[in-house]
Amino acid sequence: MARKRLIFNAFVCPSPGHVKPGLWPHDLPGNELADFDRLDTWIRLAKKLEEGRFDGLFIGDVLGLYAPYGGNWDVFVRDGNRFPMLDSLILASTLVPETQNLGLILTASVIQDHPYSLARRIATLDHFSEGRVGWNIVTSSTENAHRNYGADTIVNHDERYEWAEEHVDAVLKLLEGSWEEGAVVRDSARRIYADPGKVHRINHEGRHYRVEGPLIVHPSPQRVPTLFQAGSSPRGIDFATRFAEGALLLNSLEGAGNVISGLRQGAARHGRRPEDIKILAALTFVVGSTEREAKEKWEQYEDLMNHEALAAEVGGNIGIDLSKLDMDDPIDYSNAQGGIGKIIAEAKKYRNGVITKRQYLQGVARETTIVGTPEQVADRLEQWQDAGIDGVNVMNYLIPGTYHDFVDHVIPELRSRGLAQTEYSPGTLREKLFVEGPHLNRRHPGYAYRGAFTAPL
Ligand SMILES: Cc1cc2nc3c(=O)[nH]c(=O)nc-3n(C[C@H](O)[C@H](O)[C@H](O)COP(=O)(O)O)c2cc1C
Repeated sequence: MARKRLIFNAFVCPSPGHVKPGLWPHDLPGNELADFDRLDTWIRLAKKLEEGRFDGLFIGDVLGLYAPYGGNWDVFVRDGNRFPMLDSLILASTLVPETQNLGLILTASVIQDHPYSLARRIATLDHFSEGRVGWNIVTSSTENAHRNYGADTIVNHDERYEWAEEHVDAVLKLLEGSWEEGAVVRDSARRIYADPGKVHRINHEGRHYRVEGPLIVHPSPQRVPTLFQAGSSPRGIDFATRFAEGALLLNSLEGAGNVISGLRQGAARHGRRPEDIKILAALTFVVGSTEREAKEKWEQYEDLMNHEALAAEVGGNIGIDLSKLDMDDPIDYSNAQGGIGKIIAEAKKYRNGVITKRQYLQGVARETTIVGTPEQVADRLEQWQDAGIDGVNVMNYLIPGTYHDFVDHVIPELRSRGLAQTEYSPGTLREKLFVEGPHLNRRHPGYAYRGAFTAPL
C-alpha cells in the first residue's frame, strides 16, 4: 500500500541548549550550537531544510527561567540550556527573504502580547512571507515567565488554558472579522484603497481583554497563520482540538497512543474532522551508514551531553525539581502546575499510573530518539505513522549536523517509500499541509467570525 507522505518540521530553539543539552562546547562535526546567536547559522540551516523539502522551521520559545533544579537555576545558566534564548518571532522574520517555501512557525505565548499586537505582528509577517507563517500557541508553564510579565506567581494550569482561549478568540476576531472579503479594493483610478463599509470594529469584551478593533492590518494570504499547539493534558487536548491545525506531542510510541486518540476524538466533539488536525511527534534522529556507526555516534553524543541539565529541563517542564528524586523514586505530579500531559500519557504505561524518574526520562528522552541506518529510521517512522501521526517535528542533538544527516541520508530513503515529499506544493503553509485552501476551513471556530461583524465604523 502506498504510504501518505509525512510532514517534517525542524524543531529548534535559538539557544545553546534545547532537548539535548550540553553539547554546544564540543568540537563535533556539524556542531554550530555555540553560534546560535549568529543569523548566518539559521539562514544556512533554513536553506538546507528547503533543500530537503522540509515543511517548516518550528521555533520554540520560553519567556524565562525554568523551574529550579536543586533549589537554583545554575544548571540552566551555566550550561546555556534554554537560557539565553532569542526571540522566536524575530528569527522567523529574518528568515523570510532567505527562503521561498519553508513554513516559519514561531512560538508566542498568550502572556507575552496583547491579542491586538500579536495579531498585527503575525499578520504583517504573513504578508511579507506570502502566507508561510505558523503560530505555536503556548501558555508559558513556568513561574518566572509569569513573574516577568507582571503576575505574582504562575497562573494555574487549567486557568492558563481558559486565558489562552480568550486570547485566541480575540485574535481570531481581529484577523477574520475586521475586514470583510473584498474590503481591500486597491483601485488607483478611483483612488480607493479599501471600502469603509467593509471594515468593522470587533468589540471583544472578555475577562482578560477588551479590544475594539478593527485590526490595522488588512487580511494576509492566510488571514490566520496556521495554528499549532502542544498540550496533551485533558484540558490541553480540549484546547488543541478546538483551535489547533497542528498538534505536537512528545511521548514514547506507546505513550503517544492515548494522546493521538484523544486528539482525533476531541476534534469530532468540536465539530471538526479528525483529519483537520495534523498530529506531529517530536523525535530526534541519529543516523549512520551502519547500525554500529549510528550507535557509536549516539553513544558519543550521550556521553558528552549534560544529563543533569536534561533532568532539570524535563522536570522544569512539569514544574517539579527532579534533583530531589532518586532514579527509581516515583514522580508525584498530582499538584504540578507545569505541562502535565506528557507525564500523564507516559504514566498510563505503568501499573496504577505510577511512574519513576527513570521511566519518565526513558519515555520522553530515550524513546523519542531513533538511532539507526536510514532504512531502520524509515521502518520506525512507518510504525509511528501506523500509530496515527501525520508528521514529525525533528529535534536535534546538533545544529545543523542533525538536519544535514536527515536531509542527506534519511530523506532519500523516505522518498523511496513515499514518506517524504519530493517537491513543495504551491501556495501558503496551510495549502501545503491541507487541501482546502489558504484560510481556516469552515469547521474551525475562527471561520464564524468571517463577515460576522457588520456595523459601520
Ligand atoms: C513538543 C513540544 C514542544 C513545546 N514547545 C513549547 C515552547 O516552545 N514554548 C513553551 O512555552 N511551551 C512549549 N511546549 C509546552 C506546551 O505548549 C504546553 O504548555 C505544555 O505541554 C503543557 O500542556 P499540557 O499540560 O496540556 O500537556 C511544548 C510542548 C511540547 C510537547
